[in-house]
Amino acid sequence: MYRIEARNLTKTFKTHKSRPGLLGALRDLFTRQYTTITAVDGINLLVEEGEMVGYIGANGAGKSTTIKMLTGILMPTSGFLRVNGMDPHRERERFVRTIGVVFGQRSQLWWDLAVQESFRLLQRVYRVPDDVYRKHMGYVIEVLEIGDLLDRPVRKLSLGQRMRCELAAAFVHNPPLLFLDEPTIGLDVLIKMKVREFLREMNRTYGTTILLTTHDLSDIEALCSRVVMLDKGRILYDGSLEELRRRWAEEKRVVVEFARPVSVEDLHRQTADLPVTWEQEHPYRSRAVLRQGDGALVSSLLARLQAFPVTDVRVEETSTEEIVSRIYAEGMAHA
Ligand SMILES: Nc1ncnc2c1ncn2[C@@H]1O[C@H](COP(=O)(O)OP(=O)(O)OP(=O)(O)O)[C@@H](O)[C@H]1O
Repeated sequence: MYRIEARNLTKTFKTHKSRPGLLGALRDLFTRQYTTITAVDGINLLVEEGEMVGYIGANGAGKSTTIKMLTGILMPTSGFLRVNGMDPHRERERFVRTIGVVFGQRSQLWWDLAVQESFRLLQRVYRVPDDVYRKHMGYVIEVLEIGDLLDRPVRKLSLGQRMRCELAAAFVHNPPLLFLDEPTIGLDVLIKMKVREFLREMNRTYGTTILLTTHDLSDIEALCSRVVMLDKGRILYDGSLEELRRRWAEEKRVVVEFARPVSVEDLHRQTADLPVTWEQEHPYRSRAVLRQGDGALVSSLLARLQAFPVTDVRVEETSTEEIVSRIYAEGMAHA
């Protein structure tokens, strides 16, 4: 059974269009004009038990709308959707017991209650037996290192402390599927690492399936072997992060340092038959931009450079951030 099975999933919104000026406003009172926005446009997404999937896309790509359909908040306009084998919207009551949700901006903890009391309330909501709760939550609390926070009211916690408690709260009923929206936003590096370690641990121990939306690609790099990229409501890419890098990072940059000044004209002359352009940083250092990133080309370049007094060579990999922002900027046109 798939944890998530979405076929041709679509969501459109009908919004009211206002006409300009006073006359327009007056007309709007009598005859309304509508436009239709296709927020999610026929996506196919199959997620298997135990997968950790990063769901990314530029602002307005349709991520939140997808998550809202997957969690039963919104009803799809068309398409087929089963999550944990259920229709999330129609079977909402039964369905919510099988998922965990952590949305950075929204809290599931009671502000004035001690953390522990919120957990106990959730235990009752989800009808978790006492012995199961004690054993399982003891483990969760230990991994998240929140034992000292349990008696404090939620409103007195720092953001990092609260986020860890939110994660623990999402695990009270030990859901097989977890939705995370920007789980590390605003957290310092150490807490970020702790949160990631916790998620890996839950995935290892319980086989928890995780769908993660984030603008922080280092979350994806640390956690997800699979990344799904959305653009204007459609899936632009679905595969591994390595493949994404390989497919889009056509460029490679090689920084070369020399023992004496070397002009870019000389460098261009020496490498004229290679697909390379040179940028001079200062007389002793230049950067070669290779239009194809393969290793053979780098070796040919290095061979040509023997004509110069080279003191250092450094290959700069394009960062995932750079690649992804380039894909967002180019969108479907270059997919
Ligand atoms: N309730 C709504 N009514 C009308 N349009 C909507 C509604 N919700 C979302 N949209 C539109 O649907 C598109 C996708 O929005 P969505 O919030 O899903 O994107 P997103 O990828 O989550 O963006 P962000 O990263 O900014 O949260 C946008 O054009 C948005 O304006």
